Amino acid sequence: MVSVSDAQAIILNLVQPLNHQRDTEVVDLLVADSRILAVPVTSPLDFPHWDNSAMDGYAVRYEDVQHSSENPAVLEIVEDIPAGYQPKSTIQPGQAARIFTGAVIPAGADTVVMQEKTRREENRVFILDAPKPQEFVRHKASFYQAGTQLLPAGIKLNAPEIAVLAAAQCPQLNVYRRPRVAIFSTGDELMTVDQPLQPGQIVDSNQYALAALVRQSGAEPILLGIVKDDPIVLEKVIAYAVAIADIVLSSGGVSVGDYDYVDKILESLKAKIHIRSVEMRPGKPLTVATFPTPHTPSSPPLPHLPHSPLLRLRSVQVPTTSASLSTSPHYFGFAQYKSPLYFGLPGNPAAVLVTFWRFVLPAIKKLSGITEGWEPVFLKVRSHHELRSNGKRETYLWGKLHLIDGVYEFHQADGSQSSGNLINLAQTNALAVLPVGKTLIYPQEEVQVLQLSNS
Ligand SMILES: Nc1nc2c(c(=O)[nH]1)N[C@H]1C(S)=C(S)[C@@H](COP(=O)(O)OP(=O)(O)OC[C@H]3O[C@@H](n4cnc5c(N)ncnc54)[C@H](O)[C@@H]3O)O[C@H]1N2
Ligand code: MOO
Ligand SMILES: [Mg+2]
Repeated sequence: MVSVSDAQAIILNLVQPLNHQRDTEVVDLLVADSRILAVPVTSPLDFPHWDNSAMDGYAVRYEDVQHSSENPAVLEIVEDIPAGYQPKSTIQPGQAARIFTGAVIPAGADTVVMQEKTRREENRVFILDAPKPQEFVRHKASFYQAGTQLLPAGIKLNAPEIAVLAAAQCPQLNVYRRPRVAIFSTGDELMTVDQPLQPGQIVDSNQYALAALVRQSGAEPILLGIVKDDPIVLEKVIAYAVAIADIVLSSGGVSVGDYDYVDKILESLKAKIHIRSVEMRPGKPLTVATFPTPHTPSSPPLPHLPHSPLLRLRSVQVPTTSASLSTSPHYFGFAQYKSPLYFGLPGNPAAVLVTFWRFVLPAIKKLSGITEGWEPVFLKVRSHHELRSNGKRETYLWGKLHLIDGVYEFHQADGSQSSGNLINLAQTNALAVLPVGKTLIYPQEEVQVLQLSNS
């Protein structure tokens, strides 16, 4: 059994980020939000493109107005310069131009006096207060110099970056493709959401949870459905999943029960199992495995995969009839060029969510091409309730962060913290973490929480 921090280090070390040449696609800027930039962006434009005014007012020569606080200067207005127009005149001593925010500073002028510090009389303006030299001039290239790096590769594109790229006239962008994450559930007891339940049966909720989590992470979920506890079928599905995805997530079948086949099948498929169990609760029986890296071809064609919306849970047909079905890189008509990372998540619904948030999400982030910020974010907050653990494993308790007078407080979810209890996970936006050996946190005591990005 490995510690949680060792498990995180092992997993992140196994992740190979997408390739910045091979694993990219071009997208329109309007739909590029939340994507990861694959190449650095440089602009031939300076920002600002030219000296311009930060205020509505008058463009003046500083030397004409420097004593205006004692003795208001009176200047002749030679031109009106709205934003969007090129000035025609050069400001001479004793002259000014009426100017508006964002408009080009005319030649000869070096300072803008805001309108409120002036008095207008026909085509003359009285400067009532001396400005500072160059005041309210936004100088060409003072925000960004043409030819230098505007945005680095490996950043997530959010509204500020999208605005920068629009201003730099980049209507299309090279971004990393979405990581492909194959998901399936194992268990004879599992039914789809629309099937009637017989005694002993439950709905496969894990697949829905994982599909949502994967999609929220920016990756593409590929839903392979429910797989019976049948080692032959399970082996075929695992081999298929490994051949089509960057990451495979199965849930269930990783403990010590007679019908828990996942680890044995991984071994028979020559996978290297790096983790079998983690010192955490929930989430102890977690399997992490990789497969031998196949031969790297020069330019592998990507497989054509149907986009798998949640509603088509049963729509991906896994070929299970061919005797030759294997992890062979060429089996599906395309060449696999990197080893996918296999997570055998424990079947209990709370364990699935917690292990996803704690281990899978950082792995998807690293894989996605983003260059930093993969690790989970922990905050120190105050606990509202008493929190308890048996101290034997690092314990994750689910609940909600509330902002009380500007300070975050963790409220543990009411009801059972059993990893089989899915119901009170609704509205969870944080997990309190009690390290090994810590059995009690008093009300109002500080506790570490993992803040979840779905809040
Ligand atoms: N003798 C031991 N038994 C168990 C141990 C142990 O150490 N020794 N560990 C327990 C812990 S902790 C966990 S977590 C579970 C992990 O079990 P598996 O990964 O083998 O999962 P299953 O046996 O298939 O199912 C467990 C549980 O979860 C329900 N389940 C499974 N899949 C789904 C799904 N897709 N949607 C909703 N619910 C699902 C399943 O019905 C079972 O109730 O093992 C403990 N046992
Ligand atoms: O590790 Mo299990 O997830 O507690 O039930
Ligand atoms: Mg089991």
